[in-house]
Amino acid sequence: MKEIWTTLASIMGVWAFFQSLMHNIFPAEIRLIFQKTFNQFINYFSVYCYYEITEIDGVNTNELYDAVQLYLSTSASIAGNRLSLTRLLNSSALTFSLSNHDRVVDNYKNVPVVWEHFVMQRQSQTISWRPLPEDKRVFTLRVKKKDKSIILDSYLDFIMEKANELKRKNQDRLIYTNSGGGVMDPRGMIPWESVPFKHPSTFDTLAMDPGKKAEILDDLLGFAKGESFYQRTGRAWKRGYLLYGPPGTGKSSMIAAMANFLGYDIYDLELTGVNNNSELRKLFMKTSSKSIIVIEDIDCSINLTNRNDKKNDHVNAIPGIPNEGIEDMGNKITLSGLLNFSDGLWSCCGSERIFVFTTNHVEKIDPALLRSGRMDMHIHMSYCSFSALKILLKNYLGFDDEGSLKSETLKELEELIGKANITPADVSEILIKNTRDDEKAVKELIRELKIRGEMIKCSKKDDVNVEYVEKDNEEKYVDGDAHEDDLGNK
Ligand SMILES: Nc1ncnc2c1ncn2[C@@H]1O[C@H](COP(=O)(O)OP(=O)(O)OP(=O)(O)O)[C@@H](O)[C@H]1O
Ligand SMILES: [Mg+2]
Repeated sequence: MKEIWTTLASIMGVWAFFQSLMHNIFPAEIRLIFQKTFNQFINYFSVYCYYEITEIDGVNTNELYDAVQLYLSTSASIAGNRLSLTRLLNSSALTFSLSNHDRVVDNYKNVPVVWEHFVMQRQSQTISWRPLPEDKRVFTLRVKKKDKSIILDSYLDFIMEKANELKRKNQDRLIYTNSGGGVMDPRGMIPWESVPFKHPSTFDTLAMDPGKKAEILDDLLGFAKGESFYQRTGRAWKRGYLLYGPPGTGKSSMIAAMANFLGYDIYDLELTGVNNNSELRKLFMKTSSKSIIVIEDIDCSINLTNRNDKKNDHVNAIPGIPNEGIEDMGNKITLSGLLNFSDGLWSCCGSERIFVFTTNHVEKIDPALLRSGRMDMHIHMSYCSFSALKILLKNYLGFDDEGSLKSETLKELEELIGKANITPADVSEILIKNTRDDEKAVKELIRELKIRGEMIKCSKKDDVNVEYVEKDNEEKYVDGDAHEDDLGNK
């Protein structure tokens, strides 16, 4: 052991002597050439090549550095006991980053790569219009020479893409509205005003038939990942959903769940605040990609009548609101104006956009808006089913599928809920009032379901009587089906 130390000490001594000799004999330029040649010699025989990604490239912030930092911050294999924590603007999530000399090993398409982070004191402040940070931060990427092409061709693009995705996920959603009159921006007036969107609704908390839910999730995923499909087929990268159903069945909650699932912002378009088609165009042009454009209660928002179809206007008119005529089209917002953006040429300004229209009265909507291809999916938000009820019981009372309720109680609930026409909102109200007493909550719910069931039974009987009397009077029976809900679904 002693000999090893002695040898090591003498090697270091020789090295120090050699260095001081170099310093004294050779000028700095020659030393630099020596150094470079030495490095080239080592690099020539090394199986690795190295890439440096500096935080500041000249005076500009290097986007790639930020992307690498964010991408690596999600890696579980970070070895190091000093991590820097960061919180992005508008974000509620914390991310960590690598400290000096921390190393991360990543694997891309079976190619191992090593990232190392260096933080150095900046030697001298270069003269620049903006002060540079004191530290110089650099990521070094080490990769085998034979894998160089894979890494340069796609790995860095992959990191950029992942980082953008993460940024969107970490960042709180924004909800924009046009009803505030807009905000002033250095580039001009922006017709949208935004606030952070913190709606907690997710597809897990949404009470609806699991099969239907899975179908919607699948559709959304297919859309979000379908860039190449839309490009290949020559279709605009957009999708339309029509949500219809009685009040309190979760239409708005579904929109929030969609936004949270995809990480998109929401543009809540208040049509009554838009004066004409050109104003509508300006609004659409100022929406960003990766967003959901929502028009709630489209049947009440405005009297949207069929395009140039004045003869048919009365068919789709909403009672009490005068029809708009062709002569008004120049200064009013029309159905064709709206369709131009959700479906026509203008729908392609921006990409990856979802249109969601909601209504309580699907039968009042102009068929032009419903025809296939316009709204890709018609989603019926129905009264609370048994499977939806189980989700609400889990959300509010923490009941899981098995064991939390007696099988007789479950059976009773299943029987009653089918006959009660109760909305998830009403069920939630009952459960939320009794969250501290599960037993009472279930009892209250059963009581309410029984009352509603009885009421429906009575109204059915009344209808049969009306039908009987009307037939007796030889009057034409029109539509006496009392259990038809407000959407005309039997
Ligand atoms: N399907 C559902 N799943 C979970 N919660 C629901 C559901 N439907 C309604 N709720 C509860 O009821 C409240 C009202 O629901 P929401 O606003 O989504 O209904 P809506 O269909 O948009 O009603 P409206 O037609 O009046 O706009 C929500 O805050 C939520 O707590
Ligand atoms: Mg709503």
